[in-house]
Amino acid sequence: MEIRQTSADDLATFVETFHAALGRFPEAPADATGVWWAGIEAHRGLLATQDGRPIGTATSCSFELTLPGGVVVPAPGVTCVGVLPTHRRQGVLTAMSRRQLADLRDQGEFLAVLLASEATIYGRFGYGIATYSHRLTVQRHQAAFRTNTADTGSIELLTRPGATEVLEKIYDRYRRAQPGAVSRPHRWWERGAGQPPIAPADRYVAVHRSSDGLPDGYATYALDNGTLTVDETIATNDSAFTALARFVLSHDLVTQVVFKHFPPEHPLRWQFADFNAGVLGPHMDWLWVRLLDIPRALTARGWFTDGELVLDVDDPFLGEHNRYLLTIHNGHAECVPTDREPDLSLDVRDLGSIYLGGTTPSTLVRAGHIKAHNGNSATRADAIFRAERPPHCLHWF
Ligand SMILES: CC(=O)SCCNC(=O)CCNC(=O)[C@H](O)C(C)(C)COP(=O)(O)OP(=O)(O)OC[C@H]1O[C@@H](n2cnc3c(N)ncnc32)[C@H](O)[C@@H]1OP(=O)(O)O
Repeated sequence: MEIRQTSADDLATFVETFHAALGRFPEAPADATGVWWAGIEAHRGLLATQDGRPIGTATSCSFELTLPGGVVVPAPGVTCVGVLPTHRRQGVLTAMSRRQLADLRDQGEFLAVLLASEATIYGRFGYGIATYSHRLTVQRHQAAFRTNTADTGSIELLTRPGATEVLEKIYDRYRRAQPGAVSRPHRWWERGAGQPPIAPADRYVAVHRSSDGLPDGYATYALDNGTLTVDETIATNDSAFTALARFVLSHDLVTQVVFKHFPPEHPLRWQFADFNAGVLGPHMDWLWVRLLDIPRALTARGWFTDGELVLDVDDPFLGEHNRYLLTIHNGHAECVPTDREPDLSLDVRDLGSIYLGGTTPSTLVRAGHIKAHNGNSATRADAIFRAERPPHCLHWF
């Protein structure tokens, strides 16, 4: 087997091979716009071949990720991972992952992210679940608000695809302040890549503007048989979110409103007179994080509690084992090698899971994945790794 980097000439083969791995046929308009894979950057791909024939694919997109503290960093988004059904379970993905992670490190990346098709695949390569996705289903006739504060802004109703520019602007402002959010490069909006609302499917777009006319939120939605489904409710402040939620819940001919990608620990349910008007679920993994340079990753994010921890980190896939002293002071971290006794021993995948603050270290101690070496180290780590708000990602790639 050989693994080589792709060029623009390989795009058709790459797309065909990946679709064959999915058991699907590619929709392939000549100009490659309006298809979900239109955002792929041809030169970033890897193609595995055997006897000159393609058998596997993987690539990454050049995204940015917002870390706790509103720090925006480069984050290759690994995607289009596939191996032909004829060549599975022979180590093709393992070899591609090894090559891809080595390449990303050589390019100076300190982390990578992905969305997993199955939650059983990527832990072995050092990725950990860092954010979650769930939906909120609200019975419209049960959803009276506890108080009726009038919105000082306004809502305009547009349709896709005419709303691209305003959606792109609002999303970009939102994602820079939301830990766990991934950027949507202009190329994605321009080419209609991914899923709605980036992909220009039939949708209504409610754009919220603040009292001074600044667009500060949107909800994109469609109504089918009494269910109004909101792809995304994006807001740069709480009152815009509430106004958009009120708006979609005020539609006639609607029995229930389904908010996809409902943000974790969001206050909307507290705003209903009847807390049980909305039901959460299912609760699924979403963004996975793979740390490639632990000191750089830990010193990059913002921190909110002073303290220190000794982390003993095992990285079996890359064959590395290191112990670090993490010291947090005034929102900044120092992370240096140490031979002090550890507070926590953990796998790099578990460090990926706690990195954005979406899962507490003590949850993974209780799960038996992280080992806490003394009585208070898990609760100390919980306080230290907490983010300003739970991380959330709703970008699909
Ligand atoms: C980020 C993304 O792009 S998500 C999309 C992932 N792609 C898909 O789901 C498309 C359909 N599936 C596939 O193409 C392939 O099955 C892949 C890419 C998931 C796996 O490729 P393979 O070449 O078979 O993986 P490989 O042989 O390297 O397996 C390595 C290990 O992972 C395990 N593994 C691989 N896939 C799976 C799976 N779907 N579920 C559980 N375990 C798996 C293997 O059993 C093996 O375990 P072992 O080391 O204990 O023996």
